[in-house]
Amino acid sequence: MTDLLPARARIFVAGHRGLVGSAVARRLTADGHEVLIRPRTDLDLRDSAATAAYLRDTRPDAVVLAAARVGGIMANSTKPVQFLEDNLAIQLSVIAGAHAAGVPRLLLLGSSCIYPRLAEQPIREDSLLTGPLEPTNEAYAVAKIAGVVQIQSYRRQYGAAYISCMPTNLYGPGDNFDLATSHVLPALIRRFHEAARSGAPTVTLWGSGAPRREFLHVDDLASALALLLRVYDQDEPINIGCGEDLSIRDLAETVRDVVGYEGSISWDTSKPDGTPRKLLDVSRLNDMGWRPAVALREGIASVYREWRDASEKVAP
Ligand SMILES: NC(=O)C1=CN([C@@H]2O[C@H](COP(=O)(O)OP(=O)(O)OC[C@H]3O[C@@H](n4cnc5c(N)ncnc54)[C@H](OP(=O)(O)O)[C@@H]3O)[C@@H](O)[C@H]2O)C=CC1
Ligand SMILES: C[C@H]1O[C@H](OP(=O)(O)OP(=O)(O)OC[C@H]2O[C@@H](n3cnc4c(=O)[nH]c(N)nc43)[C@H](O)[C@@H]2O)[C@@H](O)[C@@H](O)C1=O
Repeated sequence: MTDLLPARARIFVAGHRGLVGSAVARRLTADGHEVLIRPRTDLDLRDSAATAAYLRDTRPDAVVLAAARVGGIMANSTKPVQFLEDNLAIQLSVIAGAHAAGVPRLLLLGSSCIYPRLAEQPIREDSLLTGPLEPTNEAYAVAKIAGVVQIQSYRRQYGAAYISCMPTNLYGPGDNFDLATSHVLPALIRRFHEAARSGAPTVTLWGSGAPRREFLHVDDLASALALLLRVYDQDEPINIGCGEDLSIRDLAETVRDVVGYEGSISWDTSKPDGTPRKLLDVSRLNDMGWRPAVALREGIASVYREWRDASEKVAP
């Protein structure tokens, strides 16, 4: 496999403070690359002129586009305008700015939610645009699909070595634990921890617990992205996942056990379930020799310990 990245590359990680961006920055630094970062307060990536100027001035060897408006099922359901417009603006600004600055390599983070709601499982990359989307995150998914098509258009029209990947649901250090906007795994950790501390007899979770989700630790994602940056150069997006899923109910039991909460669980079915299942087919990535390393229960325990210790330092 040819190496599409210099041994010691200068790589702009857009979204470096986030769950994915911080893990990618850690991994690329460990691999000997120079990671360029720009705080959002200094550079709002929706501002195409400022973004183009930054990329022109720095001209990195590669860009990892991990900046986005991201949130769980309720955030996506209640703010579709922002999820559509912010993500379109960031993608238009960064991808066009990178090409105008002559940046040779760019990797766009997509998401498994771009696939049809009832796609055949496990979901292959070629099922994209073959059926209706999941309504709870349709706006976000359309923005992500636009990003994929933008990448494919730069490849076709200019021969740009730009690529896109589709990760499954992610978790890890630096995740979002705000209950209104977070994804399910950090929300469960926080709900069970706070219930254990307060002695609450019951924890109420959203939906029925029946949907199934696949979870990949963000350090495993970062190892996959480091590989793809070096060797992947095809039009089609590439899935990144661990190849196994579980029900939200089983996930809740696992998190309850890790946290040590002894109360009961109730389900608020007035809240949406979202797509019934979205297990990714990761055979193309596996054929490149990549495998995840972090087992789910151990990953959850490690994230819980780190979040608990950090949050108790702030407010014991
Ligand atoms: N989390 C998940 O389960 C999954 C995530 N992904 C994808 O991975 C990528 C990163 O997600 P994740 O790390 O979880 O998200 P986070 O919310 O943790 O991080 C997003 C980052 O983007 C930055 N950002 C947002 N808007 C702007 C802006 N206008 N200008 C500059 N920076 C901005 C944020 O900056 P600040 O911190 O300053 O607000 C933050 O650092 C996204 O493309 C997402 O779709 C894909 C599949 C699953
Ligand atoms: C990552 C990917 O996937 C996201 O979609 P999602 O996987 O459906 O998002 P989620 O993690 O928020 O929910 C997963 C399941 O879990 C249930 N659930 C129970 N109790 C809580 C709870 O307390 N919080 C949350 N968030 N969910 C809960 C919830 O009802 C649902 O059935 C996209 O938004 C989009 O961000 C995207 O790209």
